[in-house]
Amino acid sequence: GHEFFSSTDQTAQLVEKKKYLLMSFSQYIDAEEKNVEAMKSAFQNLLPLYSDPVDPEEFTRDPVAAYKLLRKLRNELIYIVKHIRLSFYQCNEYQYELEFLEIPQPEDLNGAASGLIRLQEIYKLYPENIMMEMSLSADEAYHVGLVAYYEDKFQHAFLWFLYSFDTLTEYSTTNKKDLLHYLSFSANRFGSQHVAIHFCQQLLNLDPTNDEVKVQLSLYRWHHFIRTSNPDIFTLNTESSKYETLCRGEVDERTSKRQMALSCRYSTGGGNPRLMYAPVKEEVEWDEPRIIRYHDIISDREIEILKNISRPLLSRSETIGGVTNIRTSQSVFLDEGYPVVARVNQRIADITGLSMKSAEHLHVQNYGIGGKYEPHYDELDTENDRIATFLIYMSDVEIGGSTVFPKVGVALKPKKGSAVLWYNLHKNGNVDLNTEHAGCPVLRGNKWVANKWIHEYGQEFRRPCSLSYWK
Ligand SMILES: O=C(O)CCC(=O)C(=O)O
Ligand SMILES: [Fe+2]
Repeated sequence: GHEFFSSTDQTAQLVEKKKYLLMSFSQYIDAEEKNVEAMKSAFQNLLPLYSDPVDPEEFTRDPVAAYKLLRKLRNELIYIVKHIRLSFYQCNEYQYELEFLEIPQPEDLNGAASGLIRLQEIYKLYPENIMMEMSLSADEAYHVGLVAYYEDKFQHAFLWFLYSFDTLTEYSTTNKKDLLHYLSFSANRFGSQHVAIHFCQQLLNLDPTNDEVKVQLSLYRWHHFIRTSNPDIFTLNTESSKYETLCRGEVDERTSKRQMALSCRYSTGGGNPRLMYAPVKEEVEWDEPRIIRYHDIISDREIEILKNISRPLLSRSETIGGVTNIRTSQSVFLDEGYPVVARVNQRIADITGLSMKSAEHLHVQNYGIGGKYEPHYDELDTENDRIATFLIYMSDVEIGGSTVFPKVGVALKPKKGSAVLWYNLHKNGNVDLNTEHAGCPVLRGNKWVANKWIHEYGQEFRRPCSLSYWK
């Protein structure tokens, strides 16, 4: 079926679909009302008050009368059958519409909650920090807590359960006992025994005769007694990997100095006539591996057209392992049957000076809730490998969503209309290990990108290979 959490655009589209469905809902109510009116008056017409013979048996003794009666009955029966129609609901396109309606499934809600938790982990956020513009209700927070709990993320689970507990109202469907149970369980699993004991004790106060809780409590006391470490479940650990640091935009000083020393210029792609009159603005983002940013290489209008073509075609992006949590986005490969795609491909050829003959189709991609693509290489380890990646940013991203290279410490911020280019392979054909990169989780905004993966075949005279081990 259809997936919603892995593309924020799909989630947004759903609002339109609901509006549309609501409109037809109201149309069908009107139609149904007219139908009932029609049936009522047909019924009135047929009321056999005066028209039927009082004694049909007597009546049909006369063959002419019998004939007339038969005719009349036939007409009336057809009339009745015609008017006792199936209701509109059962017989026309409404059914069809409902049949093809894509309803978000529990997996979608779990995927979305999982996205929130991922954001918290990478960006080190408490529940209060991630609810910047909008708060979750106690029931919603309980759901997020459960998803975290079953992903073994006990600290986040605990913090969400605690938030849920604090915001419970008389309208909440989440019950206090379940919450206390999960609060003590997650504290225990995290290793904070005194906190586990505290909530377990509260649970016992609510439910004093529950023997299971009594056993649980004594177990926690025993754990507390034998444990040496007692981590603080209320404070998030702020240690982080290079990938996370880069995603948060904390670039170290050495990196930023080196990045500043790099240059910016106008390029005509080595004298390409199509670029002579409109040279492309080129900026060197990094030297090794060489990463070049090209500004304003696609217009907002072209971007809108690409998005509109892609929307109905998007499906969950895969990696070598199929659909996994490594990559939460939806995407589609677009061929040159679309004029805009042909135009963009030509522009990439002009800018890079590389042949597009063996390149893959343009790959348009939209990220989901907390959507990301964990560190990876684009290279496929095949003959005619992906020599270079041309990555077009089709949107700005308010917070998060940078493309980062953890091995060298570079973070590229999406800038709508710009693109970045790097070579995945050295000139001798070996993979450049420093090109490992990732798409950071999107914390705020909708991220759209388009990749053009350029392959080796056809580049023999454009990017000559080298026999040197080093290049
Ligand atoms: O979205 C990004 O920033 C990176 C995308 C990427 O690495 C890929 O699609 O291979
Ligand atoms: Fe990639």
